[in-house]
Amino acid sequence: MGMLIRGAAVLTMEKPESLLPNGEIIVEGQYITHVGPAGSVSPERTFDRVIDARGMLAMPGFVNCHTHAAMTLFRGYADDLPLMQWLQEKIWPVEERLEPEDVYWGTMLCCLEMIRSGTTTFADMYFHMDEAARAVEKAGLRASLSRGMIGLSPGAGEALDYSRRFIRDWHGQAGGRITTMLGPHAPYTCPPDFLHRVMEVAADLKVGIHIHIAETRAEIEEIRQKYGKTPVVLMDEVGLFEFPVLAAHCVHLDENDIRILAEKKVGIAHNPESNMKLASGIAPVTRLLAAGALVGLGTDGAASNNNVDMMEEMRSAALLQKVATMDPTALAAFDALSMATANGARVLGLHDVGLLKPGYKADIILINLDQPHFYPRHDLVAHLVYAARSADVETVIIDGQVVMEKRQVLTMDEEEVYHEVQKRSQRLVGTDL
Ligand SMILES: CSC[C@H]1O[C@@H](n2cnc3c(O)ncnc32)[C@H](O)[C@@H]1O
Ligand SMILES: [Zn+2]
Repeated sequence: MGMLIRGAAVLTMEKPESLLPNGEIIVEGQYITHVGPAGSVSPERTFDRVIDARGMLAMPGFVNCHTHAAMTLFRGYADDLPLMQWLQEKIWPVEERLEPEDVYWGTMLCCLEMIRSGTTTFADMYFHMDEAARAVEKAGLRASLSRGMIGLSPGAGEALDYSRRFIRDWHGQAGGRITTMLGPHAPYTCPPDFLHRVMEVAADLKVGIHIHIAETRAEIEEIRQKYGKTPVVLMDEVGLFEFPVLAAHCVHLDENDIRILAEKKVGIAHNPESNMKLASGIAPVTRLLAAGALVGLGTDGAASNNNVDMMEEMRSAALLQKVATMDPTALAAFDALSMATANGARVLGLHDVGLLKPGYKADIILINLDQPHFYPRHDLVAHLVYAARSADVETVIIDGQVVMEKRQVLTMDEEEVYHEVQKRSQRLVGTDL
């Protein structure tokens, strides 16, 4: 019989003008089966559940295209450093101490924070991914998971074996909510011979590849000195872009790099807040979009952001492009919102996610509009990007299941998550606040 959501303003995200002031949405199983104006559903029809969403806005949940979920464990541990110093002196030493259960609880905390801020799908690259997958299954999110691999490390072969087994075990699990990718970390940690081994597995298992590319000037310089080309050209020549690729960052690009990324349909995860905090630079998003590249939005890990709030990220993305180009029309509100929803889903290769439309997965968030910062109601899209806060998200539905209702997360015990994370992060980084 399904679920009816009625009375909400409905932003389908198909076009800027596709806003129903008073809409009706039917969810059956995992899917949306109807979206229409008030009165479009027969009054005779009965439902298992009716959600009265008057005063709310219904829209697709956010898609976070790049994070390291369990890095919530290291939030606030190492701040105000450049990327390489941050990684080499602070993060990699403490990651050596990670136990599988740490990743479970760190990922649970990230899932909790994501649900409470309206994210319904995310792409993750980290270690101990069986535990990350268990957390995603329990929390109820949709995720594309990859075991991160440092090709230069002595454990690279083992990491690739783990990835192969992980993909076989988890791809399509949790009712299809979990998909998988291969996760070679970056061109500066994964040389071409290792990437060739990764591509063999990608071809065999028919999965995509999640990698950091062109994040800092230091990376551009290191790759130029070693190979005499840019990271994007190197990855293209290695053959990586013959596979579906999710490329995080893409900050330092020349015109040729932009052309390659657009032509090869590389999915780009733009992470403006992490790029600002690590002072990595400003990605040329407006030029990428003008060239026809596919760009979504990510937060990166909570140790370099320091949260996983996609509403904040969307606002930062829009403001940053305006100031970088000195053009207030750059990355207009609807384009920023598309990056955070429909285009993010395309970046992850999820073709039935990111729109409120029959046949799409029922990943829906309800935002409480009865608040001072949503008045006057000139333009709801602008309000969502420039005025909304994550605490305005009232209800979250993922894959047809209500996972948060009236700001109560239903899939986990919040206190237990806080307790476990506090205990484990103290052991890992040795601080007790
Ligand atoms: C091999 S698992 C992922 C690996 O990436 C590290 N990491 C986190 N944030 C970034 C970033 O912005 N650039 C490069 N690498 C990053 C994380 O700590 C893990 O070691
Ligand atoms: Zn990252």
